[in-house]
Amino acid sequence: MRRAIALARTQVGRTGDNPSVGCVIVRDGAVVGEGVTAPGGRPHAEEQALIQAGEGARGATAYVTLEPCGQRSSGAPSCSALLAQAGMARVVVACDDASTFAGGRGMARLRAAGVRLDQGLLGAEAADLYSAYRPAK
Ligand SMILES: Nc1c(N[C@@H]2O[C@H](COP(=O)(O)O)[C@@H](O)[C@H]2O)[nH]c(=O)[nH]c1=O
Repeated sequence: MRRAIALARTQVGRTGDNPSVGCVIVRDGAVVGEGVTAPGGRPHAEEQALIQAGEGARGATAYVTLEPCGQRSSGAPSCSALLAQAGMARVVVACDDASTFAGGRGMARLRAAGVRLDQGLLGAEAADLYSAYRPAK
């Protein structure tokens, strides 16, 4: 999660209305993919980390600084759906996202898919990233 927070920090203030999110995917103790929200806000961190991880995402753990989105404003598949579809075993989230596109729905989708969830790891450190973030209503 420290690595995910460090990644997110690199894009704070550069992602428009979107929060800067960091995602690190770990399997068998090795990083197999990582990503950070792109300048302008898209693609999302998880999308990029999953592309990098490829089949390595199956059975892996994702460390994400913010709740993975449960819906995209474009109608594209949400990050929680992509994580579940990739066969992720566990997702560890630092902070909640109160956005209308998340708001617990990302977590619910992952839980329904049987993904193990842990919340709050390094939550205070990660929350610092989001002091200026205003979740979409
Ligand atoms: N940037 C970011 C997230 N941003 C969240 O996803 C919502 C929908 O984003 P969009 O479809 O791009 O408009 C956005 O309002 C915010 O709550 N979520 C994530 O899982 N990962 C990311 O990297």
